Amino acid sequence: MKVLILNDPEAAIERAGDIVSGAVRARPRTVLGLATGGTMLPLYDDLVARHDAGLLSFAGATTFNLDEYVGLAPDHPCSYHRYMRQAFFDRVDLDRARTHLPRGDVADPQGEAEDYERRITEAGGIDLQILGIGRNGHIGFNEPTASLGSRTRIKTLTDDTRRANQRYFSSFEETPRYAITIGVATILDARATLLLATGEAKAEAVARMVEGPLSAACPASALQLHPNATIVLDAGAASSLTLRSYYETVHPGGQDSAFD
Ligand SMILES: O=P(O)(O)OC[C@H]1O[C@](O)(CO)[C@@H](O)[C@@H]1O
Repeated sequence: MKVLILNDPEAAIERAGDIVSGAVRARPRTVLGLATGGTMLPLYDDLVARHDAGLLSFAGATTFNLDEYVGLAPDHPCSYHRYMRQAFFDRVDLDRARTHLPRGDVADPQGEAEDYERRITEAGGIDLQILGIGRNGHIGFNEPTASLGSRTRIKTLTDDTRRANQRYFSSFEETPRYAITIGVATILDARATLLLATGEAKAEAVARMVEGPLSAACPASALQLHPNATIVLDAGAASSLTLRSYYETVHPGGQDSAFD
């Protein structure tokens, strides 16, 4: 696991943007795994800026998002379909036929989940999976207790996650209880993973992911098993790491400069 610590959120986002751009340039037909949430918005802005400056093209790329709320149609204002269109898809040269999210409004969400997993496999698997982390250690919507061997399926959201996401809905009651999410094992199948976390509110979850025991109590800790996992943090998100000075010595300035 590479732990790259940057001074502030802006520097962390730029570093994450460098990593995504590097992957897309190295393989124009890359398959990207995409995430939603507040942390990702400035990363999408960064990628759009590189695209607008003529430095980056997504024309050959295929994308798969991590998750979608069960019950929300793609045009629902709080759906992740809508989020992705506004934050990224409508702003870059992606071929929309190659952008994928699970449909939350289907009659058979479990069937949709299984089909989504199949579509990822048919596309050749994910080259770079971008991730955020929930305050309770979730990745995608793999909440604590998610099996580390899990595949795309329906998950019940914890009240903590629903409270965190309530800001997008009119009330807690209206915040969905279920989501379709790709599984922990699906995430581990990606050839590389990049997790971005900013702000002190994520510090405890980050410490459990990087330094805690491998445990379904913190699904993000499964990334310890991944042979090519990069964690990009700002100082706030890194503030509970016991070995912080070690990571800063190995990767000064958040540069990927040494072996670890
Ligand atoms: O960036 P945020 O809004 O804190 O969300 C963190 C994580 O939680 C989710 O929004 C799901 O609750 C993920 O998509 C995201 O990676």
